[in-house]
Amino acid sequence: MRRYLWFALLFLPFLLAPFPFYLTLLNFFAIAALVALSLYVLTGLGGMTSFAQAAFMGVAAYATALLTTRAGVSPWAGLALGLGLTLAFALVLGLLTVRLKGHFLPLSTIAWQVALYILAGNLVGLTGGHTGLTDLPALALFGLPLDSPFRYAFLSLFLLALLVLALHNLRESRLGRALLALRGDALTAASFGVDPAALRLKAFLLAGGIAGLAGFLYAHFLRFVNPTPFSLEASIKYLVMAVAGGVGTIPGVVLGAALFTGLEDWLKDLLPLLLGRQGNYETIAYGLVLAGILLFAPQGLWPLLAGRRAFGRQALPEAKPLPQRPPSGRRGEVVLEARGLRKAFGGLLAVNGVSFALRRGEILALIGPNGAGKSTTFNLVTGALPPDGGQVFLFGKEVTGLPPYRVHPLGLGRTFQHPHIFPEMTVLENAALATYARTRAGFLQVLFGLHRKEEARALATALEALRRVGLGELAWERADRLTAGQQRLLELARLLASGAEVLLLDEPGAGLRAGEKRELAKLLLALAREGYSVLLVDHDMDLVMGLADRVVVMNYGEKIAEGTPEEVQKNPLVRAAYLGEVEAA
Ligand SMILES: Nc1ncnc2c1ncn2[C@@H]1O[C@H](COP(=O)(O)OP(=O)(O)OP(=O)(O)O)[C@@H](O)[C@H]1O
Repeated sequence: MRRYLWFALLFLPFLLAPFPFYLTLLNFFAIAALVALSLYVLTGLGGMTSFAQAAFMGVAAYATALLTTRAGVSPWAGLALGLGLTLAFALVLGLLTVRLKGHFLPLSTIAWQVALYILAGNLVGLTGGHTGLTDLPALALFGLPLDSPFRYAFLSLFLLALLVLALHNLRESRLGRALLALRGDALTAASFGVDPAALRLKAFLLAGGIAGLAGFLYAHFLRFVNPTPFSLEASIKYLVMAVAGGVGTIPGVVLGAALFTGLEDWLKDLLPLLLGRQGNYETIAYGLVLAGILLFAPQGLWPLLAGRRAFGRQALPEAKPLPQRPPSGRRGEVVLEARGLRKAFGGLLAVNGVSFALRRGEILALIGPNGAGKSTTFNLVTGALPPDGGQVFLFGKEVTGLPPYRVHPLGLGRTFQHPHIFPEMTVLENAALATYARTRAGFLQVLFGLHRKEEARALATALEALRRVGLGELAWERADRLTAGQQRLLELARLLASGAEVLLLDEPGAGLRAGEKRELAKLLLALAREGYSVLLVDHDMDLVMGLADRVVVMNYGEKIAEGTPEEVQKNPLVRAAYLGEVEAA
């Protein structure tokens, strides 16, 4: 297992033993890498940006400094309190900010970062102001004081290697997939049971905790704290490291930390010599280096060096798929019911008083000309949009207005008009995302690698679903290598892996070739026979009329007809709606 090679970092202190200065730099590198890895969680996986990571470090650093110097307690108690305080601080900040959209999250982290920096400088009685707090005790492990850079490096590098391992576990887990999915498209993630705000908050807490650990290490390494290393400038430096190295990859982030720690030191000496005067010119140089890297390698250095990750075929551990809840209950009983649904966008009534019932084991088609309100109806039923009026019942339980992540686990799955596929994941991982609501492992379990059994079952479930739709051979491909038709099949596999019984398919036939459409029709008929219930929207009338048991026709937001394919085809209102469209075209 390549990832255990990271523990080889522990040889570095021996190699650098004759060079005390480089040993110090080695410790700075390990601590910077920890902070930068907190951004792998937040930005690389979760797609959020924080300019407050140095402030999180500062909270833990000051907590341990105060406790150990003023109250004389052990540094390990300082660590516990430091982490506790950092998490509490991250919780407050996270609760206030993770729901913010766009630039508001990074902006608000800047505000908090600046506020804490000012506090640290001004609460002189508590923090010692800009002079700081001195004489922190050295850490000791098993009675051995870590009082030299050489000894300290073993601890900081060990923690770095351990964190790298934990983050690999996170990436290869339901939570890693869910975070990546959230970054790409929150609605799809929510459609498979991911609560976006809750997961973002947890990622924010984890990132804060990692930065807090780094702050603790920093404080006891220097045995001195003052506000400077916990400034906005420092936060920006960590972000630059992570982004320049490749924030979406673990080795990239560590590489960025190594490069910039080395560069900082070198530039600090070189630039004043070159420019003939003293000053913090290295900050300007950072900006230039970052701009240069991003110009030539927008994903950061690591993906440029390592190439786009080619996924090899991996041997899957032998595992049973997750228990499939067989569609149970009486055929023909109502599983999904919409009553008088209404939705207006400004003055436009997109859906107006639409009612229908989907029965177990049937294929119900929702058709109508462009703009008739079909997709909006889908969104109302799945919880993607809250209705202005009307009700939705799933298996007899009212789900009106519930968000998608609460509707999905009750047994409803959907696909989208345009396939929502995550290109940075394999086909298998894309399908495995769908098992999110059927699996349980939390952050702690995942970080410590205690989720492997469940994870193997999730992957086995995903593989089985892929095989069922004919994509088994492509499981280890990057998902963006699939054709449009294969992406539709992947969406279908996701539904099967999710264990949903009620399947809502938005234009499943779009982009499929004739042969693929025949396969799709065969598959849907087989699923209906097994007791799955299918509601589908499609513009391909041959497909719809050949498949559907019943058809609901919408026009201008209203239901204008309902019946068997033969009945609706004969219906004069339906003919007028479609002919009207042809004439208008
Ligand atoms: N988020 C929105 N904001 C404003 N108007 C919207 C929104 N979503 C849909 N509409 C409008 O509501 C009407 C119904 O749209 P909808 O996408 O539900 O129709 P549709 O039957 O699915 O059409 P198509 O077959 O073209 O996909 C359209 O006039 C559309 O422009």
